[in-house]
Amino acid sequence: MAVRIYSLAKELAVDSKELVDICTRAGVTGKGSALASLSDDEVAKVKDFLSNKPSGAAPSGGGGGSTPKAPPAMERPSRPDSKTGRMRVIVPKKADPKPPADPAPEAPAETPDAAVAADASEPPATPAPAEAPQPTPAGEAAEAKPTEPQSSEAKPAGEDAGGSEAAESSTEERSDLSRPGPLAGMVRREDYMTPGGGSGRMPVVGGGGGGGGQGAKTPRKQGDAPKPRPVVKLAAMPTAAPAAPKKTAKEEGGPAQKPDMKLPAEVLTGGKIGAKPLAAHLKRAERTLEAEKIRSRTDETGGRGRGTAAGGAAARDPNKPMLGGREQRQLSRNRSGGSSRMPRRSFRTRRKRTGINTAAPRKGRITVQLPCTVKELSESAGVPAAQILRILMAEGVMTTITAQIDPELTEFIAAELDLDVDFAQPETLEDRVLTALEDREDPAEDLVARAPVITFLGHVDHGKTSLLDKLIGIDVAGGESGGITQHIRAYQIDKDNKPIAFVDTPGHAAFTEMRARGANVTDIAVIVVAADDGVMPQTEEAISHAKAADVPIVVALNKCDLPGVDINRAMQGLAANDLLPSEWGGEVEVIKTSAMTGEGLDDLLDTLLTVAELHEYTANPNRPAIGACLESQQDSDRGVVTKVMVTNGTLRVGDIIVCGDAYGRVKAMYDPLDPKKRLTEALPSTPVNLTGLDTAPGAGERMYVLDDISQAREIAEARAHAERSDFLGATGYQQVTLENLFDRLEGAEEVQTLNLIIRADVRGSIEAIEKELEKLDHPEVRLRILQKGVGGITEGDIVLAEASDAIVIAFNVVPDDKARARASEVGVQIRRYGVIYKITDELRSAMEGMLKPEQREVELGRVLVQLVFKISRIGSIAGCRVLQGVVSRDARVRVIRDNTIIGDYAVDTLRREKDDAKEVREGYECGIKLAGFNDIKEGDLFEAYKIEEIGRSFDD
Ligand SMILES: Nc1nc2c(ncn2[C@@H]2O[C@H](COP(=O)(O)OP(=O)(O)OP(=O)(O)O)[C@@H](O)[C@H]2O)c(=O)[nH]1
Repeated sequence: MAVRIYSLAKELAVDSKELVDICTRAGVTGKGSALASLSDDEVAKVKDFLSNKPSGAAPSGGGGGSTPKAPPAMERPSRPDSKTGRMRVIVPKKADPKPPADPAPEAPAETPDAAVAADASEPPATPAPAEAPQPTPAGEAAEAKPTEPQSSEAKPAGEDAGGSEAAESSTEERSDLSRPGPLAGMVRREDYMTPGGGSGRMPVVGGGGGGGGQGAKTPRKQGDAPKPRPVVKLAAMPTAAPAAPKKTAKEEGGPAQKPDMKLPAEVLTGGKIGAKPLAAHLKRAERTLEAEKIRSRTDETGGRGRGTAAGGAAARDPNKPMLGGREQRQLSRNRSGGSSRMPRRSFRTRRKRTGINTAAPRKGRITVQLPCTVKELSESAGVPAAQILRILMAEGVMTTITAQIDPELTEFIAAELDLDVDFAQPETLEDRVLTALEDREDPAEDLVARAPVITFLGHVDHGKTSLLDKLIGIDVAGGESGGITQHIRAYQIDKDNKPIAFVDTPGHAAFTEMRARGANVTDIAVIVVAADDGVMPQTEEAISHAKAADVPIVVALNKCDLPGVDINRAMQGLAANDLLPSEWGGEVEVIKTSAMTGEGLDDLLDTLLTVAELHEYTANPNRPAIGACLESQQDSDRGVVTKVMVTNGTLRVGDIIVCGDAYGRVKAMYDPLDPKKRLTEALPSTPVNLTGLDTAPGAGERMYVLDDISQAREIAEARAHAERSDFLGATGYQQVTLENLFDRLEGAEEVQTLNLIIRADVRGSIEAIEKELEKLDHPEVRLRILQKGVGGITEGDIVLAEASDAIVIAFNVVPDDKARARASEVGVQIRRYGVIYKITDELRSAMEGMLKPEQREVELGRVLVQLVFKISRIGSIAGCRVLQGVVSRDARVRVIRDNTIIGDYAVDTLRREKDDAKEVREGYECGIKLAGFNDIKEGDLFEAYKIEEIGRSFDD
């Protein structure tokens, strides 16, 4: 029976990486990874080799020292990190390294870790196929080695092996990561932490990737013979080892990054309806600065004292720059010691009346809590509230002492009072409750093993859904609209009594966001690559997501059943994306699969389970659940159905939950694989469809179980309120002010707006549609989403659409009867779709139709005036001959006399002999009367042309 090297290593109590090495030395070739299987014969061969091996040749972790080394004992120290619940800690205990008194010349003394690290950067023992490219990362790593030695390398071996604390410390722990082989993956959580204590990256399975990065940079001592040892064959880890020498982005092949986000031009110009024009802010800031400058100039000339004669004179100085009313008022106030409309005397009188000012002394910098009232500001600033009210009055703002003032106005008042202001946001209930839940530490004794969550990612149509269908024995792919996965799916299955949770993500580019979320709940990412297509743009994107999520990567090279597929090309694509296949001596398990024939599926499952076993994922079922919403939709029978992945704790029916801006009690839970199967509880890593939330939360929202329904309601409502404010701000629902009215009037001619109301089955679809619609950006036509929501179209939508000339987009939903009737009555268009790209295609055409057509002049011909007939009450008729081309009834003519254009007129009548003619061709005579021009002379030349309107597209 085939045995994995990793298992045999356990049995023989040796490091699995060493065993890989031993296999090579024992003549069992092609086993480059701890995940490789050994046949019975091969096992026997390896065991023979081990038993016959002289003691001096004992495996030594790459050090190859002459001292035989005890097999590393397994230590099971602390329990996994309860916060993440991700790791069960198993650390290969280091054999006490004795300082080699006389190191063998071919294996100079170096720290075991250094040796391992050096190994990791060496070329693989198993040569890559002839046509395969030289594995770039390894090559690069080898080149980079001598440049930036690590501090630990600088130490003499003896010192390092002296068993000092330092030798056991971070350097070694980090080096563990570079140690290839699955056991290297069993490191403490601290191993993944940066020195600063920040959360580090998850290790690559086997530690090959990131470790490779580190190891690759570890300098090898002069004279070190490169060891023909295969490197680990598991997923690449993002380079995050704390002490790793810094690489440039280029060396790293570019870090996985979110797409570059730039401020759109409309934000800067304020062109986007609803967006607060940044330009307006800038303008205002400029004006304030200008006013400040002038004020300080005035202060210099007139002294700091306000209301001095000099100041007053300065205010009337015609040489001073002209200011707007507001700034001018500010200035005059400053100079006259108060509002220009309020005589100084009145202050004195009032002061007398109020007696001693009991207000606190003025401060230079104040902090106010938001939202802030006039009274609160006066208390913080230590000025009478009346003074603030006067400032506001001078600006035309009539308000009361208890009225709330927005931050902008607060800043303005503070500036008027010569104060700097800081805003403090009050701690919200959400901050208090949910942060506490997130930060809660799980006691080590409560942690138990949980199913790994495996996400399928990859380019559209590469077979993610088909593979998953085959793995779990259902057919989802067949029923997909347009053949494209539009929703995230999650299932849990048992393989040999071991539970595995799967997440299938849509592959279409529009679902980038959802995919990112899919990767966020993921323990292991399976990148599905169709062998016939190879690595495509969305494959690269998926790889970035998986790397950004710091999860081990396994590649399923799918559609291998197709004839003539070029496996090598696909492998090259993977290697180019830092996923060097294990077959080529790399770290990534690439399993050749076919969702059609089922080829490789067992192998894929085995590999996934082995990877999961290596990581020992744990969670605490004895705590209130935390999870993530993968998807939610409005179901006509069951209300809001939310697909949730429980990431920690246990979720039970009756639990009070909050998820995004939704809250409620879990009414029922269903198995996603069998929507009729009710569940009473869901353990960690279990996906469930639950009902009971009041509204559909957004995909990717975190879900928490709370004790108190009123807290849940408060948090959800606060979030909904904030979201609504953002939405209103972003969609043009703003009060008409003079400023924005002018903006609108100015832009009215150039920019046309297509208003939309979007209704979809799930929130994720709305997000995806919005994302796609963002691409339909044109300076002359814009889309404005007036309303969006989950569920069927209601009468309210139609009323809004009617009032705003909007089109209603229905994605996988239908209008109710009232809405249908109203829509046909008032002529509102409801466009129904099942596939997102069809929405964008149609809207694009509609928007292109709204673009002003391009006008193009087409030359028709030239006509010579031979005779002019003047007819009373009709005017002049030119008797002409068409010299070239044609002249037509709908043409315009330019009248040319003495080589000068003297006018441009439309043809009024065109006659051929006595009949009206549509057009007269070259060589023929005709009579032409021009509209509005009678001063025609013999010898005039008419240049006939017409204007053609040509429809434009976004690509023009
Ligand atoms: N020959 C062959 N065809 C396959 C294989 N796997 C999937 N297909 C076909 O490829 C097409 C796309 O498969 P899907 O499973 O929908 O691909 P997907 O990656 O889930 O695509 P999205 O849902 O759009 O993300 C379907 O027509 C499948 O029948 C395979 O292994 N071999």
